[in-house]
Amino acid sequence: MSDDGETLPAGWEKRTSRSTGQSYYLNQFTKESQWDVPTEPAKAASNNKGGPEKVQCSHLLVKHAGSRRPSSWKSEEITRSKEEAIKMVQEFRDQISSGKASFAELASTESDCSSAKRGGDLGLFGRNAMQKPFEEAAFALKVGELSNIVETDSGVHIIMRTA
Ligand SMILES: O=C(CCc1ccccc1)N[C@H](Cc1nc2ccccc2[nH]1)C(=O)O
Repeated sequence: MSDDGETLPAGWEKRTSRSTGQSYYLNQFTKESQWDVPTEPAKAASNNKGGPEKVQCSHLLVKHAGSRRPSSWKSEEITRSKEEAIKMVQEFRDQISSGKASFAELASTESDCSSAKRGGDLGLFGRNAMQKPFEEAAFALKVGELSNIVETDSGVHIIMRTA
C-alpha cells in the first residue's frame, strides 16, 4: 500500500516527477521507471536475450477523438477522427523520408505530446516504460531508422530511434 491508498503490485514504488509533477512507478529491483501504472509484480533484472537494454527515441504523435487524453498543448479539445490522424501522420512521414522536413522540426510544431518542446525526444527508456505497441516498434528500430505508423491508446505515432 502506498501513501495515497493505491495498492501497487509487489516490488513497485510510486514516485512523482520533479520536472512535470507526473506520477511514475519505480521497479525496486531493476530501478527502471515507467509512466504506466504497473499491473504485474515487478520483474527482477531482465535476462536480456539480445537487443539493447535501453533505446533513445523521438516521436511525433497525432491524437484523435478516441485518444486516451484527447487534448494537448496544441489543442484543448481534439475532435479529429483516427482515420484523419493516420492520414496526417503518413503525410508527415513522407515529408521526413523525402528530406523535405526534419523529424525534430515537424515534431516540435505538429506533435500532440509534451515532448514536442524537445523535438519529440523522449530520452532513454527501457522495456515496460511505454505502451507495448510503442515499445515493440521502438526496440525493433535500428539507430537512425524511422518507424511505420504505430497506434497506441494515446493516438497515432511515428518513431525515430536516435540512440
Ligand atoms: O505521456 C506523455 C509524456 C511522454 C514523455 C516522456 C518523456 C519525456 C517527455 C514526454 N505524453 C502523453 C502523450 C504520449 N503518449 C505516449 C505513448 C508512448 C510514448 C510517448 C507518448 N506520449 C500526453 O501528453 O497525453
